[in-house]
Amino acid sequence: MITAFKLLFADINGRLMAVSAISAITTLGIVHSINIALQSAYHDTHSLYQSGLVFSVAFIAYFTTQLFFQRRTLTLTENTIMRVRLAILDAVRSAKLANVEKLGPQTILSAIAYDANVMSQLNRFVVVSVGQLFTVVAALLYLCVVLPVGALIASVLFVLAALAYKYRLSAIEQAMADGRQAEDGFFGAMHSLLTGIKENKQNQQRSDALFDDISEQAHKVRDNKVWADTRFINNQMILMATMYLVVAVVVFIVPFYGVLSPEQRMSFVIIILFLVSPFHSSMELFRVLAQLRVSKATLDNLYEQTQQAKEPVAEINTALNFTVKTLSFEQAHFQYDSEGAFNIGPINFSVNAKEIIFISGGNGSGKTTLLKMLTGLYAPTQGNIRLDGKVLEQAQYAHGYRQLFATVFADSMVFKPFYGAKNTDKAVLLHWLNQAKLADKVHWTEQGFSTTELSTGQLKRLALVQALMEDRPFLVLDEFAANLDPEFKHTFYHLWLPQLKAAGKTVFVITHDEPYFSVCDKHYLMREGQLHPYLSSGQSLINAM
Ligand SMILES: Nc1ncnc2c1ncn2[C@@H]1O[C@H](COP(=O)(O)OP(=O)(O)OP(=O)(O)O)[C@@H](O)[C@H]1O
Repeated sequence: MITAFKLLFADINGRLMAVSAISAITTLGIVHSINIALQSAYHDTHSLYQSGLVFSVAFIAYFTTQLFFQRRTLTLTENTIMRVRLAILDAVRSAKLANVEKLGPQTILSAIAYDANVMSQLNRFVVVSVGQLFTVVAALLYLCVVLPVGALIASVLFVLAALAYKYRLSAIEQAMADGRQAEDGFFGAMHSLLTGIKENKQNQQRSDALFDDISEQAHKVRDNKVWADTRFINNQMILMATMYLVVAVVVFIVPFYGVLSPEQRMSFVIIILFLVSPFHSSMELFRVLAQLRVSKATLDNLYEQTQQAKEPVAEINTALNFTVKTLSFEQAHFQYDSEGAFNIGPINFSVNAKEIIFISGGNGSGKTTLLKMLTGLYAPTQGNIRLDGKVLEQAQYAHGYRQLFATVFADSMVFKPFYGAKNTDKAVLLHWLNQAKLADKVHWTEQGFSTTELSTGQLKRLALVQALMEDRPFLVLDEFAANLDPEFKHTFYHLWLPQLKAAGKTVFVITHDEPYFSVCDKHYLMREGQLHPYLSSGQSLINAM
């Protein structure tokens, strides 16, 4: 799977590399003209003019190509971070819900926040380092012409430096991978701190212990990175020191032996000093590539997992008929994806349009799991769902069947902007806000709801308004009434549900509100993953659990 890699290099094209090579060659013009000018005889105006001209042309060419190159790599960096982020999030939203739930938010957050950033920075480094590599090669060729023995010495230095970098590379990469793994731990613990901020503030011991965990992961990240980078810095220092020592030998010792002329020594020193920075940058490539491999592996792994879990979507328009008459489950099962995990089924039931269906049952009996299967968020692992007698196909879930449902789950999200519903009818919205007794708190605006900063019960009511605005034939409410005050609870069961039924909706409600059980048309009881008819005569919920 090379998708992240492809994304990374999508913009590094031949033109950019060509500009990089031209830029490298122009630096030679600068070095050459300086070299000639410095060695010109006193008052040799012709030579000075000529080298001055070469210098001017090379100077303009160098800065023009550098300007293009730097700007392009800047765009490249931002393009990479944007593309990697969008590709991962798009893959996540297209993956099956159960797989996304299994991945957990911290894995996705750390990839988006850390790896996408590393990739984009490295991307820039790679381009710059490759440019510097061109410069090194060009300068060595120049040195070859001016002083072959100097070119040989510099080449040997370069090869030795490269070998030093390769030495212990696998140990360094392992440390980087450990650091990256600690990064996941850090994001996981950070997620717990932020989502449980109330609970942490309320219990100092828990807060301290959790912070210790965060701190331990942060230390692991730092220690591994420092260890790995120190190895690279050591190599850099040895390389730099060797280059300066070679210069010192040529400047201070070689003259005693008279093997090189002053001009040759000057050429050698100028070129070696000129090479220090490109040498340094091109050696960075090893560090960059080691980091790149670690982040690429993480991103590819995440991308592959989400791609493998991609929901099948039919090419043809599977938008199903909104006037469904019957919905039935036939020997349907669902099992979470791990050994010994909870499973429900076989589930068999049939409901007609415009019915109100209640589902009751104890905690953990599988009610929410059933609703997720009912709404197509989880496809049955065995058995079928039939609409008007026709078996649903896998590819019909995502863009077809699921779109028949509007839902309010226990942890439902209310979106402040009207995403995907730009033409929201203001009058209809006001009607439902009034019915939900929210009209004085929440207003219609061009952008969406004026606020979502509400109490738990108010937010539940707003979630119902949001679901009703979607105007789907099936409405699914998971313990909707649990947070409602007695007055609104009464309104919900005795006014809203009959109104919704009259408006043609089929409504599924998970409820434990015994006083209102008579309101429904069908009532089921969930127990240990099995769905039974609820026997109203004397069957209390407590007995059923
Ligand atoms: N994402 C998940 N992965 C694995 N197992 C899960 C997952 N979500 C729920 N379960 C398991 O499925 C079982 C049923 O959970 P479910 O949420 O469907 O119960 P419920 O009847 O809605 O309970 P409650 O009344 O407490 O909301 C539980 O034992 C739970 O551990």
